Amino acid sequence: MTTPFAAAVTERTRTLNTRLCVGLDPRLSHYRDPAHLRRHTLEVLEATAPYAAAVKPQVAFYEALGVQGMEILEEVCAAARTLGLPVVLDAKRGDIGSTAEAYAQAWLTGRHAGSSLTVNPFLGFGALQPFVGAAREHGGGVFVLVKTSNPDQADLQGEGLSERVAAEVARLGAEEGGEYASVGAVVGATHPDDLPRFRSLMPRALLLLPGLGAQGAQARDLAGAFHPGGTGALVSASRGVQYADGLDVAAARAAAQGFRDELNAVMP
Ligand SMILES: O=C(O)c1cc(=O)[nH]c(=O)n1[C@@H]1O[C@H](COP(=O)(O)O)[C@@H](O)[C@H]1O
Repeated sequence: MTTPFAAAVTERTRTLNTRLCVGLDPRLSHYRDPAHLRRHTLEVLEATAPYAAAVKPQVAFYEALGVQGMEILEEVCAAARTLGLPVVLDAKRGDIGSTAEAYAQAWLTGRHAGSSLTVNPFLGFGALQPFVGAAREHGGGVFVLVKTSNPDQADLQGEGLSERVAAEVARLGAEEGGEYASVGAVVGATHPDDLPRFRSLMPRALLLLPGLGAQGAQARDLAGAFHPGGTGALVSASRGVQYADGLDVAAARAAAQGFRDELNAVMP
């Protein structure tokens, strides 16, 4: 069995000294055709891999291309694994338990065993179980949405709801051994003041922090998400890397290197 997802991320963070997660969210409008999109996305992946602790394709951008997009997604995931990069599949799934089982089978087993998946807890904590079970069984991970990066998250996630979800993530993590549990949490990098609180509420969860770059979050504000030694969180940027300067792959590489260095400069 290969190294479980959370351990693989942490090992890569320590070995390469990076906690950057490169998001690969290719937009067809930026390209001549899907073949051009495919080539550029794979080139960005290869160019930025040395600076990345993980890679995060957002599934919607591939689904939007139909069958061909799903083939490109498979190729991106396979290339990431060949490069030794843990894969975060960002699909934000969540459904009644029996359907959640099918989603978990699709994204956390078989060729995606060892990957992690973003999951939506809105249907209830019982509905998370199929994802958690599949992640544990197949060496994968889940990132439960605790407090998302968008400004309108407060419409539903305020009033202590994020804290209730965080408590469930901590409870699930406490059921497992190992340094970091297979159950992690999404907390937007756009909420830097909340990071120390969520860090201590979920001590053994890997945190996924989207919002660096295009959404305005700054690496220098994110130290509170990490444990001493600089482990425990992945900070994610998609447009800010892939489209750092149009389709210039060298610029994408430089952006990844820059984000990695900015994060390393503030590690506790
Ligand atoms: O789960 C996510 O990755 C996610 C959660 C969240 O709270 N906010 C958020 O932006 N994301 C994803 O992170 C990526 C952010 O993209 P950029 O804003 O281009 O860096 C997108 O794929 C979003 O779907």
